[in-house]
Amino acid sequence: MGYHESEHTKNVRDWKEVFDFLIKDPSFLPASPETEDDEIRTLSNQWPETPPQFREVCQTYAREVEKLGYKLLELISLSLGLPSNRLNGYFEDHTTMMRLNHYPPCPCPELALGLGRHKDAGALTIVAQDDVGGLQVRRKSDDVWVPVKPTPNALVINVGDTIQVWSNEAYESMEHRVVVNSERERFSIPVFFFPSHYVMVKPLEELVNEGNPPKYKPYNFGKFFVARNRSDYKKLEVQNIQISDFKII
Ligand SMILES: O=C(O)CCC(=O)C(=O)O
Ligand SMILES: [Fe+2]
Repeated sequence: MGYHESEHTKNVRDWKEVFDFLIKDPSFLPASPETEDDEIRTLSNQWPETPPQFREVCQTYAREVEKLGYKLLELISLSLGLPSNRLNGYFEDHTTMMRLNHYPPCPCPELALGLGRHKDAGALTIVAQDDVGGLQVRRKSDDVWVPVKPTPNALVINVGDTIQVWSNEAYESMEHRVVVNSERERFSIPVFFFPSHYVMVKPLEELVNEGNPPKYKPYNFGKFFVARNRSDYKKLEVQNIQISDFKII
């Protein structure tokens, strides 16, 4: 956790630098994506000493967004006809993380992406963006990249892969990316809601029946998350791990 500037998405280096911190410090994730490997890694935050208020400001904002996230999870549960607290248990040892993104101006914006196309692996992502613009969502009907226009004082809410699976596709996780420009730097602040690493993600039992059979096999959230992050760094011409790998045809 902390500052870094070499994140890759699908093997391509992103035109950005980031500062990451966990809401729960420490948090726990599998040490490797290998199923036979039971080792758990402890993650902890590395805060800079300056500016002095930085840590406090970040943590205060994160706490408020966290409350909003649980409210949204409750509303999603209700919308699926389930008790409002149905999803809460999956977040007892959550690995929820906040990120400060800085996308510097890019001399050749047509040759780079601030963040390559991807889906968020977690449950929800709540994003604050400035007025520069650059976030785009892929429209399913025609595969066109549609800009998510910055709206003052509004947050962008992304449904992630985990909610797609829990809801047995009543909700869908959207592919998105960030383009850069040569004029202005851009800042954004996503908070990623990640369940506890040991959660087995699968369509919720109350939502499946003979007429609506489960569309996914269960998978371990932590292993999935670590595999997704690892594969982004591999110099391979392959798609990184996706929930479609667990799809029941
Ligand atoms: O910068 C943004 O607006 C979105 C960031 C994002 O999608 C991510 O970090 O997963
Ligand atoms: Fe994202």
